[in-house]
Parts: sequence; structure tokens; C-alpha cells
Amino acid sequence: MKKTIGFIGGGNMGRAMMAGLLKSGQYQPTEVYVFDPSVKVRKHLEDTLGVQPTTTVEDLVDNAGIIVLAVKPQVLNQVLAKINGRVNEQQLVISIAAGVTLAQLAAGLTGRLKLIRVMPNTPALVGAGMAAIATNENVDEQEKQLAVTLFSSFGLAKVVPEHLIDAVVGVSGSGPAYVYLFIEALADSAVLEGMPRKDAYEFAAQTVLGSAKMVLETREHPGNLKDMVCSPAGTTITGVRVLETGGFRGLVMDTVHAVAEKNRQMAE
Ligand SMILES: NC(=O)C1=CN([C@@H]2O[C@H](COP(=O)(O)OP(=O)(O)OC[C@H]3O[C@@H](n4cnc5c(N)ncnc54)[C@H](O)[C@@H]3O)[C@@H](O)[C@H]2O)C=CC1
Ligand SMILES: O=C(O)[C@@H]1CCC=N1
Repeated sequence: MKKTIGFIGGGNMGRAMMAGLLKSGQYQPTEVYVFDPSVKVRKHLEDTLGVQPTTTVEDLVDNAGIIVLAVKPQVLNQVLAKINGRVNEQQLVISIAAGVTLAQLAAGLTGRLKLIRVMPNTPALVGAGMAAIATNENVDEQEKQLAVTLFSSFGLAKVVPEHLIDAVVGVSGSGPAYVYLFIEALADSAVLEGMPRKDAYEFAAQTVLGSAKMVLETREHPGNLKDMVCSPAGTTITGVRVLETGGFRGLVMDTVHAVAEKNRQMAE
């Protein structure tokens, strides 16, 4: 049976998920609740998405079959303390907080609760998210599937063993930020060559979108796809040499490793 859903925290990620969910048609605005201590945030979400704001976190917990914890890791314990004892064993509790493990969630909430840890990303807002899902022992196969269906409504969603969430944060959770840096750099370079800025963002973003689609749809090795762009003694291989000389791939790997390591440290 379909469950109503409530978001505790209506910031960047909460909003992206709510918008993605509504856009998919899987949920109607009357079935989506949100609690955020900021009246301005609640009002904005009500006005723009039509979702149902609650004035207390307790109201949200009493109304939602699925509770999504979309607050910063630093305030999560405070929220867990507030909802502890109120959440029942039929509800699904989904946390998207970076660096917070299922064991830490279980320690903050009493009972044999169904706990799910998800690492989504902001492209959920436009239906192109990537989410990883890990569950505790109280979540059955059907409920796991429900979580996959939920997060698939605004992108791709995969169940992973919990230890892989650190890698997921490094690649897809934080990944959009690195891609935006890359797009900005590509666009700045086009501007340097004389292209109007508005066009430059379009050329840069469409190139990233098209290249990603090629990887996903052809399932070709990215190295083969790169080779297809590089004509002998041509322009592309000249650019690839510059990137390799600058240690581009090593830098990306170091970046993802640093983020995964930060996520591990946050869980300590
Ligand atoms: N932004 C991103 O790309 C991603 C964020 N996450 C995780 O999502 C969570 C939220 O991150 P953002 O949305 O970026 O943060 P944000 O700062 O944009 O939003 C957090 C919201 O929580 C609200 N809030 C503060 N105290 C609260 C309380 N006691 N009860 C209810 N709401 C409260 C704030 O008013 C704010 O609107 C974090 O744990 C983060 O690790 C996960 C994946 C991607
Ligand atoms: O920066 C952060 O901590 C969050 C988690 C993944 C993306 N943003």
C-alpha cells in the first residue's frame, strides 16, 4: 500500500526530492508533508510545490508513512531526540545525512524500527538523480523495493552494502559540484575564446550531458568513447595531453578519495 511521505528539512536536498517526486506523478502535493523550523522555507515550499507544511515535527511524524530526515548531520541527533518514541515500527525512516550510519540512527531511535540510509544528489530536482540505498535488518524485501521505486521516480536508484555509501558520496552525492566546476571552467574557456557567456554555458553543459548519455546508453568503455573523439594528430589529443600533463585523472581520484574519507570521519 502507498504511504504518505514527510520530509523533515526542506533545504536544498529536501526540496530537490520533493520536486522530483511530484514531477514524476508518483505523489500528489496532498500526500507530501514537510517540516522545517524556518517559516519562510515552509511557506515557499507550500507556495511553489503545493506540499503540506506542518508546524511541528511531531505533526509530521504522526501524518507520514515514510519519514525522510533531510537535515544537516550536525542537527540530526537533535531531530532524532525529538521524534524518538513517536516513530512506530510500521513507518519507514529514511536518512540522507552524510556520514551518519544505520547503527548511529538505531542508537538514536528506540524500537525495532525500519531504517534506511540513502545518499541521493541534487539532480533529483530535474528527474536525473543518482541514489544509493542501504537498509537495516528490519526492512523487508518489499519495503526495500518501495525505497528503490521512490528514489527511481526522480533518477536512478540502487541498493548497495552500507560500506559503499562512502564511495557513493565521493562519486554521485558530492559529484555534481565537481561537474559544475568543470562546466564553469569549460564555459570560461569558451568566453576567453570570444563566445558570449550565455552560449558558453549551453555548449559546455550540453557536452557534459551528451557525453554522459553516450556512456549510459552505449555501455561502451569511456576510454573507447574518448578514442572515437581523438583524430590522429588532431585537436582533441592535443587537449588530452594537456589534461594528462596536469594530472587530471589523478586529481579527480584524489578528490573522490578525500570526500569518501571525510564521510568516514564524520561517522566516527
Ligand atoms: N545538498 C546535497 O547535494 C546533498 C545533501 N545530502 C544531505 O542532505 C542533508 C541536507 O542537506 P541540504 O539540503 O544540502 O542542507 P540545507 O541546509 O539546504 O537544508 C537543511 C534544512 O534543514 C532545516 N532544519 C534545520 N534544523 C532543523 C530541524 N531541527 N528540524 C527540521 N529541519 C531543520 C533548515 O532550515 C534547512 O532548510 C544533509 O544531511 C546532507 O548531508 C545528501 C546528498 C546530497
Ligand atoms: O556536502 C555535503 O556534505 C553533502 C553530502 C553530499 C553532498 N552534499
